[in-house]
Amino acid sequence: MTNVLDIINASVPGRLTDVSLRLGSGTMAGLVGPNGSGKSTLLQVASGLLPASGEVRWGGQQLPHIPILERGRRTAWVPQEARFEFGFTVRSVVAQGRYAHGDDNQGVDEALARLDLTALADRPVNHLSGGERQRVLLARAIATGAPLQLWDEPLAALDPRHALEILLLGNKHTRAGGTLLFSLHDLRMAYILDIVVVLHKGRLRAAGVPSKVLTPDLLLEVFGVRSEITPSLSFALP
Ligand SMILES: Nc1ncnc2c1ncn2[C@@H]1O[C@H](COP(=O)(O)OP(=O)(O)OP(=O)(O)O)[C@@H](O)[C@H]1O
Repeated sequence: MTNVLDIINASVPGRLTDVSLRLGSGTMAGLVGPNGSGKSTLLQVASGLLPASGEVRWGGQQLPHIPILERGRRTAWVPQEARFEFGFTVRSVVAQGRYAHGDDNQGVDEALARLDLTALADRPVNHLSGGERQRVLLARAIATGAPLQLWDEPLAALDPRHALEILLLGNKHTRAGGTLLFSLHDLRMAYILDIVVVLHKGRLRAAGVPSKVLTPDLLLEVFGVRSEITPSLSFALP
């Protein structure tokens, strides 16, 4: 079966070295690694935002051969920092996710509701809290309807309930056949992932099922911590 995402021997000088990664449909993959290990770089390479040597393919097609608008329909990117220069309304920023679909506004209200933003829809985005701005970017990504979702630290600014909702949203997306690759620091959330990808000093150190990959030896070597992974996110939505 054709992979949704193929990264083949990707390198970015000083940032990423010879990384290869393949993800199929229906996969929820988490990207972990210490600060500066290359997570954002890899996500930017995967999304086509950052040129790299090697190759990136979406659905088996080499990225340079995919027209820009088509890319916007197939992939959504959520940056690490939710900063907005202008005071566009929340609704209009989420609706930007439909640009590659001719600004049809389809699914915008649903994305607002899914990210708990309906009550904020008419507020200017530059008057929101950090976590609210993060949810606006996620809503815009969801509104694209793109099967390949690439999110850079989507949980970093979120409170426990919203973080859990995002994980469930990602889970729903992948159970419906989509693919999600996102970076995270809280390894306690790894239990929900199908695959965990570990970067260390710009290189891919390991990739696979979390329970097999996140061993105490690897955690000590890569993160310099003595630890043990147990399913620990013990709260749930009411
Ligand atoms: N714009 C840039 N130009 C040059 N080097 C960069 C740039 N952005 C990041 N780097 C370097 O590339 C390496 C990987 O950075 P990257 O942001 O991908 O790491 P990360 O794993 O996402 O880190 P964090 O967990 O801190 O977000 C680091 O050494 C960093 O200093």
